[in-house]
Amino acid sequence: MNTVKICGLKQEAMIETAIDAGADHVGFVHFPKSPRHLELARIEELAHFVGKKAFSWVVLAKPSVELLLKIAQDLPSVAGIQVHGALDADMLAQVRAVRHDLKIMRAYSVSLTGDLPTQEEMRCYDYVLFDAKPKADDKLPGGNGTRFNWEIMQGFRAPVPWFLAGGLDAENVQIAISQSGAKMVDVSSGVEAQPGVKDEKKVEAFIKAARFE
Ligand SMILES: O=C(O)c1ccccc1N[C@@H]1O[C@H](COP(=O)(O)O)[C@@H](O)[C@H]1O
Repeated sequence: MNTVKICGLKQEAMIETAIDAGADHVGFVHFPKSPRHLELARIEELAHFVGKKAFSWVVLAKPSVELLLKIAQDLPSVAGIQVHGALDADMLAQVRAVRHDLKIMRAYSVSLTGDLPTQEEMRCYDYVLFDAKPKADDKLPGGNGTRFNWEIMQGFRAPVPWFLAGGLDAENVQIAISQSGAKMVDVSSGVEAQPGVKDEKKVEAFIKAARFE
């Protein structure tokens, strides 16, 4: 069964819908420019609500080390941090020293095979994720509903689990899986009625389509 992550959730009811439909991972965005932005205290509340029923991620873009450490210290219910943008080894070591069980997922923006990281680089993280490169006028580093050429992932091997993301929806996710070879998929915009507002039927349809093998 493919693994599914539903990102940009904001309310308990929609989290319940996603988990009941089979979502294994859920994500909460902390990035003020995003229509999915939540304050850290609310993210802890939602991650606590999720509990062991799914894996809870906080999604960040170019975070400071202070923000990473705050999450590691103050958000015990969160299981992982998804970072769009570079992270240096020292930052990672500081976070892991505070909470060794907190998983780190590095999100890469890709469009060509040459954008894919090396095996050695990926080994620094617990998970990696591949999303499309934002366009020049996009305000967000991810969550733009933009897809990339999934065929660049053909034959791709990673030393850690990897998610395919970027512009997925219920209609295209099976094609994306077969073209990329992904076993783990992540969606945000493609299950929304409008930016920041998830649609229950789209969430359920995506999970059903993504899990089908
Ligand atoms: O969703 C956001 O607002 C966001 C903000 C900052 C960084 C990442 C963000 N979203 C992540 O981008 C990918 C792809 O999303 P989409 O399906 O193309 O909308 C996903 O991991 C989102 O969590």
